[in-house]
Amino acid sequence: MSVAAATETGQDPIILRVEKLTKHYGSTAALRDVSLGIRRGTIHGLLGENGAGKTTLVGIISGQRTPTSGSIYLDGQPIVNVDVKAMEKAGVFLVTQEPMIIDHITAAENLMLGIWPSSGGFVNWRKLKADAARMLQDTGIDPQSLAGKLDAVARRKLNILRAMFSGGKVIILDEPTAALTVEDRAQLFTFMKELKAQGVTFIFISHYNDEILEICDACSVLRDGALAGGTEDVGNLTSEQLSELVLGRGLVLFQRERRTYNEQRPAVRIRDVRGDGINVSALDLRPGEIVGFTGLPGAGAKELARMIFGLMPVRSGTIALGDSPVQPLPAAPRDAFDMGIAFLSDDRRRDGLVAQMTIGENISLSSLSAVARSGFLKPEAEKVLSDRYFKAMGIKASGPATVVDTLSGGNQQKVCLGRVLATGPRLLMLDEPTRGIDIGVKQDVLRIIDELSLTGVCVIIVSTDTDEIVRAVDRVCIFEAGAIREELSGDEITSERLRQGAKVTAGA
Ligand SMILES: Nc1ncnc2c1ncn2[C@@H]1O[C@H](COP(=O)(O)OP(=O)(O)OP(=O)(O)O)[C@@H](O)[C@H]1O
Repeated sequence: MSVAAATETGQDPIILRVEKLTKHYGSTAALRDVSLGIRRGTIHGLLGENGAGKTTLVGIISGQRTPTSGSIYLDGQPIVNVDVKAMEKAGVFLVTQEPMIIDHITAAENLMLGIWPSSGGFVNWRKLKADAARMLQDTGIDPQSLAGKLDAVARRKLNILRAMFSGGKVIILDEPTAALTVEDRAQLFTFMKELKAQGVTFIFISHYNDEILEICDACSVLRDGALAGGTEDVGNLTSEQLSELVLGRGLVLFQRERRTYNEQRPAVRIRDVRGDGINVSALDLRPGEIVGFTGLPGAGAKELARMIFGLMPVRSGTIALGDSPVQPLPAAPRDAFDMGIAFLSDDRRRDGLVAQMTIGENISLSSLSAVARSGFLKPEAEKVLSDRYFKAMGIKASGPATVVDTLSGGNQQKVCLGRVLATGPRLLMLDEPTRGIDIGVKQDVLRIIDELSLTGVCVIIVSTDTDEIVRAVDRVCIFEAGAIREELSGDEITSERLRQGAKVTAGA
């Protein structure tokens, strides 16, 4: 039901209200006296820098975390004993970035998980199936297809639909567009707008200004755990104003001064890489060059990087770094690491952050040879290294001794990046280096990579974020069907060319 319709029927136009929500984790105040209202049938953006308190707020609203104090009202009614069950019963669902989908059952069965309508105590399967099929109508999802066969956007849609199927009135989406292509993202947004027209209310977390401007009606901004501002009319804002609202200051967007390297001898020579679906004859990088890899999922950008790091097997392929002799591509990450190749995966959980260890220990973990002598870790060396990257990455925590587990998602991503940079590589490969990182820190990260390249380190950035590629690289390889289909350099690298060349995700 829209706001106007709600008003006509005398319903409170505010569907969800939080009052004076506070959350302490030990001595950290993650949320401080936050009060806000979400209007019925709108898409409400929730913005803020890494560590501002967004996840904590939606964690409380969805009942996953317990507030230290404060109240939540749904349809004007206070929710007592806030927990996941109570919030879901009231109609509030959190859809996380990693869709909770069971691959070996059908799309329709996934929708029905946990909701068994009963007639006389028995599950009415026929009704359930008919309801699920009706719900999936016009979504492009075949109710009978195995969920494991669905693409990224269908999986996200399925998660949203499951929340609705379970009676969801307010659906919270935490960075739902991560890893989606431009087309997928457009499809998801159209879908959300359709559901909004049916009366569903969304809370939408994103670090991308263009997404907020495109999809949100209203927004609230958190800064250091407190409500820093917001608007009921996002349409009136420019991207610059939005950045200023989030950061509390203006934002200078980073732009690399692109260089051309024709004369120089390559510092990295990769030849004849053949492996599962990959066929790349030659790729050279000059000293200090930053090359972007992009393309649709499965087109080869990510796969080639993983093969160069020994994470995916190859049938053939060689690499030569500087004046070192030509060698087969590394068989395992350990070999790659010994050759001076570092890699940041797009998945920090797989990347092996050790949650119970400190930031400093995590940063120095991959650089043991730099901090250890004769098998012993030198605490001073570890401290110098971790202090340096803790500061350089602008990690929001009281110090390098903070345990990683207690950091916000974006700050954990910064620790991963710091750890890879601290290895002092000759070839640095970064897969989606700024995903999940706020717009301010994104500029810092791109600047750090730029500065590193000026010392001669070659960098490959695998990215679906056109904005990132346009502003950070010297040259970009567009992948298709496992091969480099097109290369752009200098002024050829524009968002339009990239979108034509490969339908990739746009960032802010
Ligand atoms: N389990 C925890 N223990 C201690 N501190 C925590 C815990 N979870 C979050 N925090 C702290 O609470 C603050 C808010 O974190 P939160 O995850 O809500 O931020 P966020 O806005 O979602 O950030 P991001 O954009 O990086 O995901 C941060 O300072 C974080 O370090």
